[in-house]
Amino acid sequence: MSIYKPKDSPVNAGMEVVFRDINVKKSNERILRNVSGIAKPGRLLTVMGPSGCGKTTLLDALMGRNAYQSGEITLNGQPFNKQIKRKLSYVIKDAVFFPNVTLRETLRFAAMLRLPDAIPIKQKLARMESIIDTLDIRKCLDIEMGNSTTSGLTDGDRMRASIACELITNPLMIVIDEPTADLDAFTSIALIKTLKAYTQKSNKTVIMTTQKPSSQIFHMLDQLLLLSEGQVVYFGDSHKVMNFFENIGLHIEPNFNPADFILEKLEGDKETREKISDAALDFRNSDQWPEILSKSSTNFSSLQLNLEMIEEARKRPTLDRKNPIVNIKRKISNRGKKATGDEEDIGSVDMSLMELEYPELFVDKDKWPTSFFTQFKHLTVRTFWQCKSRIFSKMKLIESVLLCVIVSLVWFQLPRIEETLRDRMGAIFFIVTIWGIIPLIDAVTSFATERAVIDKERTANWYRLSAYYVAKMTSEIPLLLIPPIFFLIFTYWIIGLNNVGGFFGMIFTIIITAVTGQSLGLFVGIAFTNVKTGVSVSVIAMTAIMLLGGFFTRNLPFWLDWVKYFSFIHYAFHCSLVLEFYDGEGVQCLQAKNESNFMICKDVNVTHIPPEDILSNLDIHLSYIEYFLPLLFFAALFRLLGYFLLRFVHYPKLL
Ligand SMILES: Nc1ncnc2c1ncn2[C@@H]1O[C@H](COP(=O)(O)OP(=O)(O)OP(=O)(O)O)[C@@H](O)[C@H]1O
Repeated sequence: MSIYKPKDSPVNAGMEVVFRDINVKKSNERILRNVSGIAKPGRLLTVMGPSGCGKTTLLDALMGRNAYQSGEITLNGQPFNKQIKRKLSYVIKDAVFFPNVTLRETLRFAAMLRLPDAIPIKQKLARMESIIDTLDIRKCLDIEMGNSTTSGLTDGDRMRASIACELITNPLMIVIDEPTADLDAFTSIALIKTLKAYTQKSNKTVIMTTQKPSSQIFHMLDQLLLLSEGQVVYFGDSHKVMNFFENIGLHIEPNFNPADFILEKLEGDKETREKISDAALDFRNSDQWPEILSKSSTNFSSLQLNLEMIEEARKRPTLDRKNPIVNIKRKISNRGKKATGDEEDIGSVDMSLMELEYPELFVDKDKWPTSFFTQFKHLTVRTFWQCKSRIFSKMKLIESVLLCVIVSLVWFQLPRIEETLRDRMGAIFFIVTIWGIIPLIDAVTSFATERAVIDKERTANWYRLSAYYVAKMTSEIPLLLIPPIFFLIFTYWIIGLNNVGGFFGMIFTIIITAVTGQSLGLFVGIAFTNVKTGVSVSVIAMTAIMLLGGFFTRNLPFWLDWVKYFSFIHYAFHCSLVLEFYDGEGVQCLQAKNESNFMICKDVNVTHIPPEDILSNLDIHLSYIEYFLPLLFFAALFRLLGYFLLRFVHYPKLL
């Protein structure tokens, strides 16, 4: 269990991040070349440069989302490991959220899931409130998140919400990719002011990227890392960057935005670019280039052995792991033996000091901040709210009503006679198919929005995939079933289908059909990251499943006949036929008895076709349960396949 250290945590003492000679290659192209820099606590480091210069690639490398071929990244002198990376926060360029959930619910969800179970709910909410004030988003707490197609928060407030979800965890370092990309000038300035104030007040390490800041924003920046074509042009105080350009004869005109001037030069003619590139090389060799960035190995001086620190640590409450002080003493006493190579390495001494200084990093080695149950509980609530507005939207209501009207008009009060046997089958097939298709398409399209959000959250270790998946089923399925039930309550009686028993059986069958359709849709949605491809695949799959369902073709060629067993509609349709014809009022024989398709009707004394004759005529030889079980099997199979795809194929990687 984690020990929560609020405001006075030593983590607030700040983290110095040094990245040295980072090289990144993608598709054999060198994207970053020997990029170096330092992010210091309490100072905002801005990575600036033209589009495509490698800003996002650098952030991805720092956050472990992208491999770098060579170079070194350290945190207070220690190499990054997965455990540390989990304590860092990354706000990606696209602020993706569930659009129909309010900001308050979104933040509450983040607080409940991202802060450890050891923290009482009251404290979690207090932390959320303090972040709301820090980012000044109280006025929009009850507005839905929205997205590019649904109205809701403004882009600026959505970016603030994105940052808020990260700050809630009190991260060691926060990295933000283009926070002002889609914002107007006024909102951008307000956001950067907020970020700067937060950085200074909390003494955090904050790195952000920007492409073309306004003049006002440029003058607000602290540290600047200027990139061009994957190389560092300048690193240092932002207000000194103009000296760099002036020294090589590139003078800015009065009242010109320095950022515009810099970008114009970086994207200028070949001669100017070469001049800048040569000057950048000289700059690296000058005394303005920080010494620490020139060293090729871990800088042990950044964590000096500090006996005072050990003394102070002795006074702190014992951590619930092996006593680190004893460890350190032992390691310090062994330090001299390092030369002989028979004892622990110096790095581990420094790591132990880090354990003292930043116990939060080491105490809780568990990957997840909260238990499965906490995750399941909050995910269920969120999915319910998200799904509720999707399934019960005005459009969906109109869709259901129109479907009822169309079905009623086409199949109104079908007489139970042999002449309308085919129409009766058609009505049943339509009902079964439509409630297989609607949830299928809905699942494929809605998962596209969901994927972006869950990928973001899974990468940042908000919750276990299993908790998400089970919660999705628990909260979505009951909602999903309301429209078909509502539809059937009307249409079953309007069409004049069998009887009360058949009605309840049909409801149950349609429920499982809808769940199976949704499971297949979810599986396709997970398998195909492009929603258009997913929809095309579903249309093809559904066409095949429908054609093999048993209504359109009952005499398939022998080499194709077996394929029908893979159609879940085949089972749903046959279940429904059993319910319709197995009992209840019989079907009246044709008036023109000689023309009847049923031998028994040719007998003058027989007025109704016996159920077994109808079922055998329809090629139905199994019981309801024998058709139902494969339907259930398909529902479970597609669900499981979807889970395994998400777990082992489409999983966000943290290097
Ligand atoms: N997977 C990839 N394969 C090959 N090249 C890539 C890949 N991903 C990115 N690139 C290239 O790497 C370069 C740097 O991309 P990156 O997104 O880091 O730039 P950026 O400075 O963040 O750009 P922007 O400001 O437009 O987002 C670009 O030229 C881009 O085309």
